[in-house]
Amino acid sequence: MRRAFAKAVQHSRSPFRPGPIPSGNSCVLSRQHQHCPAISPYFAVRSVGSNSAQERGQPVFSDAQRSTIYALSTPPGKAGVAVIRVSGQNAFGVWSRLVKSCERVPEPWKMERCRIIHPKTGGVLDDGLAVFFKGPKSFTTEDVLELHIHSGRAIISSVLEALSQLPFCRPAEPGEFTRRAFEGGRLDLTQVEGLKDLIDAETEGQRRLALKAVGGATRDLFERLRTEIIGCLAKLEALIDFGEGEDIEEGVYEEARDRAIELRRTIQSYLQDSRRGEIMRTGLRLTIFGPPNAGKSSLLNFLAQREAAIVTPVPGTTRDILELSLDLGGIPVIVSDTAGLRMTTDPVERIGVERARNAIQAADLALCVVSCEDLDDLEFPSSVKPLITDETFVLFNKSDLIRDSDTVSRLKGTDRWTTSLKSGEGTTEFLAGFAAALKRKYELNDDGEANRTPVITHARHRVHLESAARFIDAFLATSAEEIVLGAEELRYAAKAVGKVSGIIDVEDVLDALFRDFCIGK
Ligand SMILES: Nc1nc2c(ncn2[C@@H]2O[C@H](COP(=O)(O)OP(=O)(O)OP(=O)(O)O)[C@@H](O)[C@H]2O)c(=O)[nH]1
Ligand SMILES: [Mg+2]
Repeated sequence: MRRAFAKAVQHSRSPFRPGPIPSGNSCVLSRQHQHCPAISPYFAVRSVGSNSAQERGQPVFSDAQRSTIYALSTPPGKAGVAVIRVSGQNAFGVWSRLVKSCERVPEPWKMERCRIIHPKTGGVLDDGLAVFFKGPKSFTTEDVLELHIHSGRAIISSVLEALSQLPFCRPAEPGEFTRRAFEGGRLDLTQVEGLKDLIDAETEGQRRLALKAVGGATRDLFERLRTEIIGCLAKLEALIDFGEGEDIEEGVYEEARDRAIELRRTIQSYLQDSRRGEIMRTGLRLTIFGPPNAGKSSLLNFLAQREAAIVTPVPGTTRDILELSLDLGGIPVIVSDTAGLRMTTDPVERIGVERARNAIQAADLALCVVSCEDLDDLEFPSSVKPLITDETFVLFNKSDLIRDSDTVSRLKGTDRWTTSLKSGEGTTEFLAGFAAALKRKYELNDDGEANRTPVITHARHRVHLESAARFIDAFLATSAEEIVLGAEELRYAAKAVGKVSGIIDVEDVLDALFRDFCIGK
């Protein structure tokens, strides 16, 4: 029993366990077989008949051994085309078993008309297209096969079922294609993040920002920074090894120090960005708050241009937080409508008020809506007064209830507007002024794009940059006599920056990052 268990463990751990080869043309299991003729499309022999390992009484292979992965890369459902992607050293094995075209071997990177056939029955599953990408010139750097078939539930499942019949294949894990691209050196972590952001982009600004990362702009910037830190470190290392005045000219230590001071300033300028990059990527979190019945939910509906929130004349209508993602003048904004702030004995409303207070704390921006009626000699009601800071935007609503136009104009000011959401008066002015204020605050242009491309687009980048800044500070705090210690601090600083692009020590972030990807990407 124990021996059997040990054997099973050994079996599942070793992806290259020498042993029986699963099918006529798919010898993937042993290292010594990696370059056997059947693996390479250019020496391949088409398989004949049934080759299932199970059928031939051979062992079923572990996932590690079935290293060629497949998945549907397009959304499931009815559409013109669906793409099933296959990647791994046996992608050609898949081609030879499933693709029937005029060619005996595929011409790499050329799309071919073909019939997709079932490897066991030989039955035709679909009439489609196939393209074979010879590694390393492929997305994953491995051999990749794409089957372009008609998108329909039955067709897709029949092709996936056919793939599951091949003993050397297994379904891909979420994000596994992109992970292989990273591991193969095709993409660094910033490009992986960019790719996900590009797929998720909903505004033009987000699309352009993500595209820059995919193109390698973020990677290049962090790499330049890392190289510069290593440059300083190299000077210190030279001094440690040879000593100033002997083989090394004078002033090298000071040079390294001055350069480190400059780098520290550069990092600081990246960090002091009002989180523009992160906000552009994920959306600005805006919380609408104010006393009950002020018109907060009416404002949300006006911004969304639909009846998203319940609006009634009853104070305390909104109890919970209602969140909507909107595009305000090209800026992605996540707007939260909240319960009106007041003292209440109603336990449900009390929870709502508590949540509203938390939402104000968590927001990037807060917009206070107050009814003109509730102002006491132009003073804010006591329920909201303590929450209003210089950063708070204010909308004085229900201007239609105030007869005196002088009072209305006295309420207006920087980041303060008056509206009647009922009559529509002042709403155009408010929208234009509010969008302009956001753009001013986050240095965005008219398309909602950053005037200066933000360096940091992910919280992860910020964490590593802050860490690098601390190590450089620690180096600057050392004296020339403590040069060995100082060099160590710079080594850590370079390492911290390297973690952004994944040059070193990234295992801990990999799982978290690729988990966010869908299967097939
Ligand atoms: N006269 C007038 N009434 C308005 C205006 N805006 C909204 N109202 C009305 O005021 C009432 C309350 O509006 P809501 O949008 O529900 O207010 P709220 O701030 O969300 O209220 P709570 O959810 O209870 O905190 C409704 O009857 C609206 O039709 C306005 O500009 N003028
Ligand atoms: Mg409401």
